[in-house]
Amino acid sequence: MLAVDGVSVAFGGVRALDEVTFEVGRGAVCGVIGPNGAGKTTLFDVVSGLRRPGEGRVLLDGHDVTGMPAVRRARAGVRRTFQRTQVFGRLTVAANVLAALDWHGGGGGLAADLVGWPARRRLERERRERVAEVLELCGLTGLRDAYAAALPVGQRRLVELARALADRPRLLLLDEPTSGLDAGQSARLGEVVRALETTVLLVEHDMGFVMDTCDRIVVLDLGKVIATGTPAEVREDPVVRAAYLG
Ligand SMILES: Nc1ncnc2c1ncn2[C@@H]1O[C@H](COP(=O)(O)OP(=O)(O)OP(=O)(O)O)[C@@H](O)[C@H]1O
Repeated sequence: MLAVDGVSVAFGGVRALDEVTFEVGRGAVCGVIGPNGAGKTTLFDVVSGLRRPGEGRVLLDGHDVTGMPAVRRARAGVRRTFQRTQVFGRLTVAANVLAALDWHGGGGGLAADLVGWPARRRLERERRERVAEVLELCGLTGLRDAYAAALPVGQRRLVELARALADRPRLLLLDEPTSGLDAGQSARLGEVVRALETTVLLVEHDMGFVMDTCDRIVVLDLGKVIATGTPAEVREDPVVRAAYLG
């Protein structure tokens, strides 16, 4: 589904990414780990389209998207969440998710509203159904009418995930999804991520979460992939142990 092929990014003399190659299969959850400065954020920037690599290619379902800017890539179904939660505090949980969907439709003003009324009503119903579905998936149904600002960080993160999932992304990029969460909240988030049918690439420092949640792991060190494999394979890899896990 996602293929990163020979990607290199240099900042002056620093090779933030050095011929990075790996693939993520459809529906798989792939973790990216590595010490500080390993290149994880740069890799996310390249996959989401914020940064163009000096060399190499990014492919989505076999299509080369290397030169495609972030906005178009988002339209093509690539969603990214950031380390700091980004939700609308003054909207309810349900309205937050609905707002993520509204991005697609609407426009055209009153005339279009009148002419397109039946179609709009159907669309509206579909949207509400999708919101309910996503809230259920993320365990937020009971909180649908709560204001996002009033929620603890763990639940805000679930709201952010719900927003990212609302319009069925093809590829979801999660940047440090457990940051600020306690063990119980992380476990809950891990369950939700594992239950998704979406392809997921996530960067995370919490090793327990990565091992429990991911199907495969890519280990970066100084911009290079030093190992890829299942959590068990990566944990046993002597190079990884020496470089990172200790
Ligand atoms: N805009 C930039 N200008 C110059 N150097 C940069 C820039 N962004 C990243 N780097 C360098 O590239 C390397 C990789 O950085 P990156 O932020 O991708 O690592 P990381 O694995 O995300 O680290 P962390 O876990 O600390 O967030 C580092 O040596 C960093 O100093």
